[in-house]
Amino acid sequence: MFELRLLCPEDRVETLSDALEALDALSVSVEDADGDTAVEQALFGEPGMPPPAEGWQRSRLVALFATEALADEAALLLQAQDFFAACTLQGVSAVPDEDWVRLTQSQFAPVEITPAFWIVPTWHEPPAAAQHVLRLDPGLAFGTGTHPTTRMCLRWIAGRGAGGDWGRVLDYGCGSGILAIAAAKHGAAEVDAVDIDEAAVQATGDNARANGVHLRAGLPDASSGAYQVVLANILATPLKMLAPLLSAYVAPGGALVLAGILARQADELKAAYAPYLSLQVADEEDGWILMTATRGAPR
Ligand SMILES: C[S@@+](CC[C@H](N)C(=O)[O-])C[C@H]1O[C@@H](n2cnc3c(N)ncnc32)[C@H](O)[C@@H]1O
Repeated sequence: MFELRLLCPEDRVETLSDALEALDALSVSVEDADGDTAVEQALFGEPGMPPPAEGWQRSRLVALFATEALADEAALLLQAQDFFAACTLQGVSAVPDEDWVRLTQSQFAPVEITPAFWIVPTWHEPPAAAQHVLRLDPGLAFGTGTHPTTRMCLRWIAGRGAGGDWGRVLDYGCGSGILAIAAAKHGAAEVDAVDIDEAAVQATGDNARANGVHLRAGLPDASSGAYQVVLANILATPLKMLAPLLSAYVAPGGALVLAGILARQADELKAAYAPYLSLQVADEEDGWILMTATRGAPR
């Protein structure tokens, strides 16, 4: 394989990506040319919303070609185009052969949630001090324990602990099932895990079996009744739309735990849930927040 690297301003990213694909690139990736420097730019986007930008102010495009001749030809053709004016060719080089499986696996190390609770890929041994171990390999569904939103939910689950009053638990937007499985590992006996994505439902069932826990995975209409704990790590926009539904699932004395929210979105979420429950910020990591609320128990 050979890679062609280009630098371009944000307004050329789409045109160049389309052109590279038309020139037989096997893949095109876009990254912040200033990534890992003091001037790197964060781009936060949400599904269903227009992307905040096509790329970064200074974007690096890396296109993969099957042969060096194809990569060189693409470079020559692109440099002859008007739209290439503000762009720079960085070069064509061979991509060394790698053991891709080993490389991918090496990027997923065990994740410490608390000293006693770890998420451990199947190709690693759990740390000796771990009392609760969730075995999970990266797959198609979101949730490996590396994202701050998932980690904050997992810390909340660990904080409730094995002796907690779990009652019925709902994981709404379960992805890999990581939160549902974690709750089951910490003592929850009745867990429902739902997602709009069939692949996530399948992954949750598979991951639960691999962890030896029992739960019910299904599409959202599989959830019903009242739950002592409702967990939802989605994103601010869907969480606001789901406010009446998720609030209604919280039993008297129960807890609602929401993640996928940026710190600057806290007030929007509080306002959306105010008719039902009083949300508070309970944790913060890397610009993301965890918001929780409890429904008063009946007198
Ligand atoms: C950020 S992932 C969270 C996965 C996992 N619960 C975790 O904490 O890592 C969000 C999941 O919510 C699902 N989702 C998005 N909108 C949803 C909706 N309206 N109802 C149910 N699930 C939804 C997505 O398919 C995705 O699997």
